Amino acid sequence: MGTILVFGGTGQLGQCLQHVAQERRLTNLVFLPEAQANILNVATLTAEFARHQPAYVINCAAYTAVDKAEDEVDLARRVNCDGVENLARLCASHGSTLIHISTDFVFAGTGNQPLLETDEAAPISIYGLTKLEGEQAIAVHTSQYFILRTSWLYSEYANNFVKTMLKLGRERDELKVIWDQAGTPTYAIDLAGCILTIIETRNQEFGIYHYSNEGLTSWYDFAKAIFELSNTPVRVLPILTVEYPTKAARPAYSVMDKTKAKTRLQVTIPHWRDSLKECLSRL
Ligand SMILES: NC(=O)C1=CN([C@@H]2O[C@H](COP(=O)(O)OP(=O)(O)OC[C@H]3O[C@@H](n4cnc5c(N)ncnc54)[C@H](OP(=O)(O)O)[C@@H]3O)[C@@H](O)[C@H]2O)C=CC1
Ligand SMILES: Cc1cn([C@H]2C[C@H](O)[C@@H](COP(=O)(O)OP(=O)(O)O[C@H]3O[C@@H](C)C(=O)[C@@H](O)[C@H]3O)O2)c(=O)[nH]c1=O
Repeated sequence: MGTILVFGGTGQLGQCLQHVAQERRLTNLVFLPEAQANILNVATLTAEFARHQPAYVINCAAYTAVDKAEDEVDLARRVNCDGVENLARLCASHGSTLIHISTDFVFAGTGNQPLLETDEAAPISIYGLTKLEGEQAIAVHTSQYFILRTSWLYSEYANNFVKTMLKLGRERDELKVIWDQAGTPTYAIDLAGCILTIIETRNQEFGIYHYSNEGLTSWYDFAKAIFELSNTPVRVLPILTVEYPTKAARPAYSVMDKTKAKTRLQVTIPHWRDSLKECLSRL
């Protein structure tokens, strides 16, 4: 199978990858220590590629602070686009397959039908824009890539909506959560499984894929499910996006069609509620 070099290993998805790799007894993943893992440092990257000659590179590194990105445009662009380009160039010159993660936030979210990989991307935030630029940089510099666009990622690791809700639910009697943004949560452990399946099955069907859990919901209904399944006695009130002003705009509808992933990547995808139950049982 060759060496699998992972960037962004200390983030949420990176930690899920470590977990699933251990479960599957995969020993050829290399999680670089932070000093060697900066995707902006071309000299270090070049040395690490030369040292490991990776068959696969998994990029979990990203600038993910959606609101902060509106003020830190340069940094967001450097990490989500320039850093990704560095990896794509090195993958091309070493014959490595790049598995990269992108987002539902590349879409404007103005439609009401599940989004296909071929649908027009038209980001409405700096985060979404820089992630789209990263996708485009990959396509320019290498042909051996999988880009997995995912959405509403959560897990027992790092910071995410589920952990925020559980914390707020313990501290407050009442919460207000947006109900007019529809999408699909994704358990990062399921996504990590999908990534490793691509490698284990030596899949060669390169390209862009949509991967989230099955079904669709709103942030409000997601929050309700989190509290119901964790027996947290907090009142949740549905509010409109306009009642919860944020620096960055979010797509109103970002449900993705996963037919391509299901037919070409040999993955079965759990319903978001089943995966949420699984995550809560581990928290
Ligand atoms: N979280 C979500 O809801 C969603 C995420 N995604 C995408 O999924 C992927 C994984 O996200 P997730 O694990 O949740 O994100 P996290 O923010 O948890 O992890 C990102 C990691 O990237 C690291 N990083 C930042 N800058 C650099 C750099 N220059 N070089 C190397 N590493 C760097 C961060 O380190 P540090 O913390 O030290 O800065 C962090 O460990 C990302 O591509 C993200 O865009 C897509 C849809 C939803
Ligand atoms: C905490 C909170 C959030 N919200 C809303 C705001 C927002 O619309 C939604 C989710 O808020 P968060 O800030 O947790 O999540 P956000 O940063 O918008 O999540 C996004 O992250 C990036 C990285 C992605 O790629 C996306 O797929 C998506 O997961 O919930 C409430 O309505 N009430 C609340 O109390």
